[in-house]
Amino acid sequence: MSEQAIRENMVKWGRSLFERGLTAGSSGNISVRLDDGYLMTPTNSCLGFLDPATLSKLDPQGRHVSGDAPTKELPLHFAFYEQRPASKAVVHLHSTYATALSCLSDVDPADAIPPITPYVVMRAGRVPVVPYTRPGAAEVKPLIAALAAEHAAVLLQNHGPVVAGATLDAAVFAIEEVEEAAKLAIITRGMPVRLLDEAAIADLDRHFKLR
Ligand SMILES: O=C(O)[C@@H](O)C(=O)COP(=O)(O)O
Ligand SMILES: [Zn+2]
Repeated sequence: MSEQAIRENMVKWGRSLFERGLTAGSSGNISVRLDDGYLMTPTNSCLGFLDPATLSKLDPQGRHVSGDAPTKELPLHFAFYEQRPASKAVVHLHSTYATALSCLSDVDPADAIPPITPYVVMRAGRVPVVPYTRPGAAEVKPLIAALAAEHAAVLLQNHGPVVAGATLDAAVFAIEEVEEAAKLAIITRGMPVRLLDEAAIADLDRHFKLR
């Protein structure tokens, strides 16, 4: 895919996520790893109204080279890229149900989304909760780095989901599934839910390796 096509794909997905209410205002950010650096959404931009020409471009060392100033969440994105060489895109949203789960004090911080359906296991795997840090703080980087080699998706405590994928399309599909699974988890809370058992999860892990 040419860089121009990648820019247009970022704009397309940003608009789609925003129009479906998966992140509001200027929340959320998207990045894609290129052969010669990275494209990032600009800080304080609305995902619904991105411009391919003003996306931030960074060099391979993370230095801003063109476009508007990048998202303040660079440490978040680079933590995934450094730990997951096969990941080519990272998406962070403030989607309602995944964010709601990230605020609950009784979720398992090692595995916040119960395996109710196979799709979340296939697309996102086990989703841990990263302890709270201020948005944009560098302190988030080592916290995610400790998890990212094993986890393509995390919930930032009291903040929202972040997901890495082999392509931007894959990262978007995975974060949409995290949101859907979080929604199921919340609406079935307190009900006698039948979870997938360990054998079923291991079978999915073998068949659908995440990058
Ligand atoms: O929650 C925040 O402030 C950030 O994590 C965010 O979602 C948007 O930040 P920018 O990408 O810097 O606009
Ligand atoms: Zn955020």
